[in-house]
Amino acid sequence: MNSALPFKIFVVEDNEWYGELLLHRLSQNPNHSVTRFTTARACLEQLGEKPDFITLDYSLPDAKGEQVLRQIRERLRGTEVVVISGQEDVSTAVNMLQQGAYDYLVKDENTLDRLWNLVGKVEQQVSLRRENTQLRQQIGARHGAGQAILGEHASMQAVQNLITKAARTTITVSVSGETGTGKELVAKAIHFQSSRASQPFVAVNMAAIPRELVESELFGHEKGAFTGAVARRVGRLEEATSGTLFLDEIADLDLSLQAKLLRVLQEREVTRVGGSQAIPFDVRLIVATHRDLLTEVQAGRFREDLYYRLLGLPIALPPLRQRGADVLMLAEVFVRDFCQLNNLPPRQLTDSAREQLKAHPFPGNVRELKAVVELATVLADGEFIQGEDLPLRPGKATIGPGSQLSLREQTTAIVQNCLDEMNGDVLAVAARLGIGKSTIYRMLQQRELHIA
Ligand SMILES: Nc1ncnc2c1ncn2[C@@H]1O[C@H](COP(=O)(O)OP(=O)(O)OP(=O)(O)O)[C@@H](O)[C@H]1O
Repeated sequence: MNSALPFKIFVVEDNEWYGELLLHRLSQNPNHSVTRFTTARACLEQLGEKPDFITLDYSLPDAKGEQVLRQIRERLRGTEVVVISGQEDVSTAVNMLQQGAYDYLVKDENTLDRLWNLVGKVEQQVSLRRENTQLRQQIGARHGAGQAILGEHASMQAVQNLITKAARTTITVSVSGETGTGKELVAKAIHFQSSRASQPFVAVNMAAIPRELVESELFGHEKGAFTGAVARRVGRLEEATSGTLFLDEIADLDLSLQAKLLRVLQEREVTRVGGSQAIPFDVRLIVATHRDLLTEVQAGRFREDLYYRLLGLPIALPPLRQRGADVLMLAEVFVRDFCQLNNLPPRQLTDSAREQLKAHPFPGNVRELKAVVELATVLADGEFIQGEDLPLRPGKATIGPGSQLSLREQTTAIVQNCLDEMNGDVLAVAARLGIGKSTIYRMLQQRELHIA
């Protein structure tokens, strides 16, 4: 193994002679660190050391193989266990494999060679896993996975405080706030400050997936489970195992799927669509919504039991217009970062630009502010960004105070115009108008909008 860490092996064998033989053979690789135990209890007491591989004698003086394997499986996910038995008994072998043993070997003259091969294979897997983890950490650091949440206002300081507390445990977190207030950023901050930082962060937006595909997206499916299921697909829950699953726009999950999600979360096991095997998973869950979930519960659109299951530690993000001087601080940071990223000379906000930013209500919150000041930075002639460089009024002139259309119709018309102009590019439209992509997907789903 090319990683600097040794490959830890536990040999659990009560027979003195055979135990020494295994110890001797497995220690021939200098990268192996082998420890021998003669009882189940002694081995179980040391599981905190997280061995990579265990050879387990089926008949120990103080326990049977099944009992020991069960306890190992409950406590360690990544450790492979090979059971070694004195007798050839097919039903025991099948049982052990079903319980998650890596292999079952009968003691004969070939056992040591076969074990040596198995250890080699597992060692390779562990090495790949470690490399993968290192790469993830590097990518995370490079792409701002732990991107700072800026905010000096007391309400944002309180949010930072809750993020730090949430990151210390695996408590479920429910983030609420208007579109563009930074809900996903909060979820990422919790993940990257937690002990799961090197594991996957998987985000799923409930509003962005067609209703009929949500179940298979979350839980996966087996080949042939439905028309179009041409291959097995691992669901997002399984994908996030050991890491964090971020379910955005959770209020958009329909009622039948809410029931399924609740069951899966309670049982901590998931069964793929069309499958029969329950697969255990271990995820930290973070959910987000721009709606008031309690109102959704009262209106009968969200299950009360799921609401309480998901509430966990609630974090409410205030709208940008309630964050006082943070608007200007954020604007300055966004301008500075944008200039640096694009190799532009530094640009300054003039007093007129600052006054306009302070007065604007920012319905699209931080996302809108970012889009507005970045565009203004591009449009500005020279070093200063003037008030008139800020594109603060979206939409067309026909839509406005004199219009006969309702507010909702005007909003739809603005978004539709923009979608047409940008050839149906939802992300570009969301950035241009400073509204959430989820809002646009929802409007498309409800057929208020269409893509030409
Ligand atoms: N406090 C903050 N500091 C720095 N950047 C922020 C902050 N809050 C939000 N942003 C930036 O604003 C943009 C929108 O944030 P994010 O996607 O997390 O919002 P959201 O609430 O999840 O949106 P939606 O409701 O559409 O799902 C992102 O580019 C994010 O990096």
